[in-house]
Amino acid sequence: MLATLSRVKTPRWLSPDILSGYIPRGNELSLFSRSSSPVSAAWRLRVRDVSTSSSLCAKVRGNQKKGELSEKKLTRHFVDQRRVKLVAGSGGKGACCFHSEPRKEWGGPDGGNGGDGGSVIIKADRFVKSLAQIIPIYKGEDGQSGGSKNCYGRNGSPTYVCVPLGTAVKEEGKTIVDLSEHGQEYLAAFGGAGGKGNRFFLSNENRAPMTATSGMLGEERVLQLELRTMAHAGLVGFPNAGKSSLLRAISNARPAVAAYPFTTLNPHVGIVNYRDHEQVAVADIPGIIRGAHLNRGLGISFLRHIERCRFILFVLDLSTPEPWTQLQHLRYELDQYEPGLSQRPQAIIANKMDLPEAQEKLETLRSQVIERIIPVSALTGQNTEELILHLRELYDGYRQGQGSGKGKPTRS
Ligand SMILES: Nc1nc2c(ncn2[C@@H]2O[C@H](COP(=O)(O)OP(=O)(O)OP(=O)(O)O)[C@@H](O)[C@H]2O)c(=O)[nH]1
Ligand SMILES: [Mg+2]
Repeated sequence: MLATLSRVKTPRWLSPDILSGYIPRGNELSLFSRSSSPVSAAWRLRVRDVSTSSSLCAKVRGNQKKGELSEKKLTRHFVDQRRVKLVAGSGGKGACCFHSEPRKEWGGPDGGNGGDGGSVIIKADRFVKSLAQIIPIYKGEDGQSGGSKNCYGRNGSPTYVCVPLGTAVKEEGKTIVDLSEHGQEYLAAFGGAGGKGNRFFLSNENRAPMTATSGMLGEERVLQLELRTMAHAGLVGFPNAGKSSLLRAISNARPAVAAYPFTTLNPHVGIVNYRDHEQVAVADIPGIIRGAHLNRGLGISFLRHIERCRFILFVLDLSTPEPWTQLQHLRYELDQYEPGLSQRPQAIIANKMDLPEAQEKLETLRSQVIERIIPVSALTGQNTEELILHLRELYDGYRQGQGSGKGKPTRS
């Protein structure tokens, strides 16, 4: 039967020697005798191969049953920092040869130049969401060598490293470029120039040059890529304050909510849609605790995700005994990360107003803090409209200040 199969024109993976690797000894007949033609048998084999009960397949089946990715799994997929080595392609060699044909033996030098090496370009792509797919080394394509008859070698094609919007490219700690717009490119490593063929060296003094140069090496660089979430507003608060619940209540985002601290491990961005089609992006980041700048809790390195935010929404938990001290600690930690960060335009949100003792605490909070406080309940949705309207006021104020009307968050 395998001999019959080999007569049929089939792809390489169906060739008998490959098939024999798949079929346990003694099973050949039973497997093939059920099929009407060898090709359909082979197809059945292929289907069996990808769908039966290996442990790998079981894993795949298990994953299909699961719904959304858990927060823990998402963390594995979300990478916001990467070190990457970029090596551009080298130039191709120039050729050294002479034209020769019947009755024209000494036709002169005709070695073509080598092609240029392909450069490595870092490109912002709005469809890329994290730096997880970035590999440690990118190598550009080498240029082709020149050929006889004055043929030039082909240039190496550029290699693109696609990164999410909001990626800062750094070299030795210094920011070189901030890729914040879709399609924005940074030519990170130049490809080497192609070598010259001996035709290039033809002159009146030297009618038969034997010189041809080799191509130059491509540029080599080690860069750090750092992703900072792009959002207009950032939710900042202690763990369990209800930041993720609030983002769920006001936007289309669906971050995980749970009654234990540090549920959120990665930033989530939600979009608040207004009737006039204006959109405000709000980022939910992991909770901050007192001493976070000393690396307590999850530390404050993830505050880089609110560095770009135009305004900060402090979320206070009114179920705690002294919510106003939370505000002081949050501001202190923000300033430890970047002096003046806590002074950005802001709103103070008193969350969990549905709890019985919250009203009393709100009065005390108002006496302690001079800024406007917006009482809300993320759980019941109570007064979230005021927050959404205030968010719009902040946004409009920012746009007027910008004057450009672009409304795109950029690094200050
Ligand atoms: N009663 C009440 N509970 C709330 C409210 N908002 C959030 N919660 C609860 O508080 C707990 C924590 O909510 P999260 O939204 O996960 O809090 P978080 O600030 O995102 O927490 P981390 O991600 O750990 O920093 C959950 O059990 C929520 O159901 C609220 O307005 N009222
Ligand atoms: Mg959360």
